[in-house]
Amino acid sequence: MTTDESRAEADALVVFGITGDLAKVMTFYSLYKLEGRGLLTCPVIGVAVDDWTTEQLIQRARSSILAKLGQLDEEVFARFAGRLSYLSGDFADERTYQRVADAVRGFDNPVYYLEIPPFLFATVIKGLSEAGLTKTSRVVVEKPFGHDLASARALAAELHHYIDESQLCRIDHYLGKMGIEEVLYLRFANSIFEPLWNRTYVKSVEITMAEAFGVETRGHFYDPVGALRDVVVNHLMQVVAATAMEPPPGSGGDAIRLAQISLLRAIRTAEPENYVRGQHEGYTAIAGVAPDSTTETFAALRLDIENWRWSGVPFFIRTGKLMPVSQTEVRVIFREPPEFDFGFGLDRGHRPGNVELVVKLDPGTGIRIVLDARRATGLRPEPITLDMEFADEGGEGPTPYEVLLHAAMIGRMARFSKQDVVEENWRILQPLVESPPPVQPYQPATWGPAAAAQLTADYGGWHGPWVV
Ligand SMILES: NC(=O)C1=CN([C@@H]2O[C@H](COP(=O)(O)OP(=O)(O)OC[C@H]3O[C@@H](n4cnc5c(N)ncnc54)[C@H](OP(=O)(O)O)[C@@H]3O)[C@@H](O)[C@H]2O)C=CC1
Ligand SMILES: O=C1O[C@H](COP(=O)(O)O)[C@@H](O)[C@H](O)[C@H]1O
Repeated sequence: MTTDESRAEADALVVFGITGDLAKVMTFYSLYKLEGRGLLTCPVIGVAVDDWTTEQLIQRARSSILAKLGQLDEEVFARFAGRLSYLSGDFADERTYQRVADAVRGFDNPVYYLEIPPFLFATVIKGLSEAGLTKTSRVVVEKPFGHDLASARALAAELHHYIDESQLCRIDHYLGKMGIEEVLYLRFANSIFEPLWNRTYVKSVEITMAEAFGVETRGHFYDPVGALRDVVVNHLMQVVAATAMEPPPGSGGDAIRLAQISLLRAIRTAEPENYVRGQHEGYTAIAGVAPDSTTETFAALRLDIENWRWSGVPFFIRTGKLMPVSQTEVRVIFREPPEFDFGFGLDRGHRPGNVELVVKLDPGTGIRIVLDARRATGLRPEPITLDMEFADEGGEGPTPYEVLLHAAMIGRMARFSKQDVVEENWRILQPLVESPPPVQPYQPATWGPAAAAQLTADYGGWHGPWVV
């Protein structure tokens, strides 16, 4: 079977780093769910340095799925376990790739999934390439895609030495979330929105990704990274693009990326004076965090888009650990109408509140419209909300990793970040990476440092988020 992009479906999935943390928390569970949905159709070959047997791998798969779900369907698991095999080898040893070559002999289209530290990407791809395994294969890599513009370019150049950009699937799990699709679909499928979705009607846009939990056991990973690199340059820039892009040109697999890249090119490089960094109290006591760390666990910033649709409409982004709630949303805030009375007996100078359109991205997806309304019993007009939780309207949706692993296997390349998008995102945020303002402390369960409120002060402060 081929997809709309005419790419061959995988007939084997080779997972490098299958004994690692990501496999434990995400991969086994996602592949098991795909098995249950009838969407996993090929063998899965795990590769890592540990001297495991296939039986040990199956036990790891079982315990990982149980840790996530609490129970499993034995019939589905037996089918999944029957696909698993394990191959031990050091990634730096060329004999490992000979063993991989033996394992995939007879398969026409293996897909290689690298859930390994990024400094090993080139080692593994070189090994695969020298064993003649990458001529047409897709290779899936995990974030991060560099830590700034220069390193993102260097990483790509290294990988492109062995494989073509068209073979690379870069996972940004936000591209597997329902929410991003909802934003695009709502915008372009409902003709009441698009005419208003521009600078004539929109005053500002806010994107909030709040997490009530902290860095927890990931101090070692998080401390060299920080909020900007962890979630803004990738996930939240995907949300900006979906909210602000023009209608994608046509229906081809590349259409969304083309719309995305032309939007990103219109975004001005961010200004450090419009960037607030916060670090929550207690962060430096976390295992793996440097005692004198200045890494941000909170970031708030403003982006400006210089095009006909958005000129003059700020896009505000904020994200943080240990926030009061866990909630991710896009909020489009429309301009105020003029003062009026019309004999309603309103206070002099009455202005209704702004109309707001909220798309809830996580947890769950939904839409809220905030309107100003005057009811018979009310003394004065007040905001009302029209809410729709999409979860009420359907069954359990697939998780991002299910969507993305399936997309990698069937060759649906639009689900993955391409290098031009990665570079544009770094280009936009590079001044913030190069000249970060000092980090400011904030208390857990608050909305970050006070300076974050200043950022939006001329636009009515931060609104929301909508918490269900
Ligand atoms: N963990 C997570 O929640 C997330 C991780 N990611 C990304 O996924 C990737 C993998 O992360 P994670 O699973 O946490 O990493 P881990 O360090 O837990 O796992 C790395 C895997 O690679 C194997 N490995 C490392 N070096 C070698 C070597 N020289 N030869 C053979 N095998 C080797 C490890 O084997 P062994 O265990 O024996 O050392 C292990 O199987 C990273 O790019 C990370 O940024 C992205 C999102 C979330
Ligand atoms: O990539 C990451 O994303 C998670 C948030 O993703 P979600 O789908 O759980 O909302 C974030 O907590 C983590 O720090 C980051 O590495």
